Amino acid sequence: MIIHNCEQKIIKGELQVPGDKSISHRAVMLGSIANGTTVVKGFLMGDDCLNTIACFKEMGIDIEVGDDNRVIIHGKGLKGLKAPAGPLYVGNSGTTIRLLSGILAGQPFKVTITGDQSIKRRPMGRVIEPLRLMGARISGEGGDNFAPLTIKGGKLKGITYKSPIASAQVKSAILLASLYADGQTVIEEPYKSRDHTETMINYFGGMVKVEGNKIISKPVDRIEGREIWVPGDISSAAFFIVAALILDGSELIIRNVGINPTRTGIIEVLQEMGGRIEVINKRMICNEPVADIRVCSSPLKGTVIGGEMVPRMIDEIPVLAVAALFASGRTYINDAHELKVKESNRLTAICSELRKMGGGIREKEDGLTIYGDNKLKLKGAVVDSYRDHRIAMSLAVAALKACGKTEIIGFDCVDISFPGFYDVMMKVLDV
Ligand SMILES: O=C(O)C1=C[C@@H](OP(=O)(O)O)[C@@H](O)[C@H](O)C1
Ligand SMILES: C=C(OP(=O)(O)O)C(=O)O
Repeated sequence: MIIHNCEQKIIKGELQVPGDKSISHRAVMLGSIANGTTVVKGFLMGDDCLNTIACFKEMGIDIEVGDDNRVIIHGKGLKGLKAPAGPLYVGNSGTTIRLLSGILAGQPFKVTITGDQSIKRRPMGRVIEPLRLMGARISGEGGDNFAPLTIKGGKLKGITYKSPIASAQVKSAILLASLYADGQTVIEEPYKSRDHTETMINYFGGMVKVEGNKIISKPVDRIEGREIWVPGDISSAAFFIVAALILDGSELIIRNVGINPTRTGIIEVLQEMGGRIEVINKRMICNEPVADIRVCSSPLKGTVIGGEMVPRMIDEIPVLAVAALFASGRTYINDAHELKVKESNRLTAICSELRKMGGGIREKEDGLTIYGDNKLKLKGAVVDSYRDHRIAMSLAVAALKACGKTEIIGFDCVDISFPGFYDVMMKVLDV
């Protein structure tokens, strides 16, 4: 993709972002193992979620995909999946492979799961270990840490597991397996990660209780299919929130965005940096909080983030780095090692590409240091997305503040989480 820029751009108007990726994946997974029909509205038709649908179709679930972002899943109950004819393919989706591993751990058949080159580099030992403790037989490549994974599920027992990382994918794999276990399962995480699995299991009639960073799941005989409305993804909204903040004179409303507190770190941090962001029309839909977000361009100042804030904005850190380039003073992003094992090494990727555009940013062992400058003028450059959707869209936001031509290599990877990103951006750009 090429963005030409010669004068200051402004963002104006209203938009909606596509459905939440985490909630869309979970709706397909829980809908498939629930009894009865689950109707999902506002489903994210991104490549990752479509791969989740394909995996469940391979296991005999009838799933109808409409052209209005509606998906209908004809669930077959906890014991209704059948062995697929061949390996399951998750594409680029870490959420699919890790959460699906939890469900497969409880199935009485053997199955192999694999994905693209990026998936084969991402650590899987983090789900293999607890699922083995529950009784599943799982093996993987490279000392049982990498895909393809082969899982022979069966009878599981509940465990008490202290997770070394605040990862919703690890927690969710265990929670999904716990639906098949004898006895209760207790998971403790160092910091709270997104809790959509807990919320949705309960919404489907399961029994999950949350006490601080501890989650207690009791086995159930069945869960029931339901109607689910998926809110807009705050991780997708983040690109437009940052663009509106850094483009002088901008004013934007983003409608119907999920504002689950385990996901709103990006809003809190940008507000703390001086961003004028208002969260309005708050309401609850299908047990998830939803709101409209109003953003006005604002002078920003540098900040420090780390600890419990990191899992609450894990996928927004690359675009936060773009915002921080235009803030006065330095920004330090600490405790963000996890970014090294996403679709790309996001610390290296965002750092090297923003530097090509003239940004003052350095990678450090556990994060980033950004040397903000409120008078910064980036310059257009040829930059690489690393085929990572979050990197591609963060660079597109930076390109709106660059002078000259920016070419982003491999931009089509945005389809993983935000099909139509370019058109939405063009709709609100007032040039
Ligand atoms: O559970 C989920 O839906 C996700 C959890 C996060 O990953 P980790 O659990 O690896 O932190 C996040 O980065 C990913 O985009 C989606
Ligand atoms: C890390 C991400 O997703 P996943 O882990 O599902 O590949 C993401 O969407 O930024």
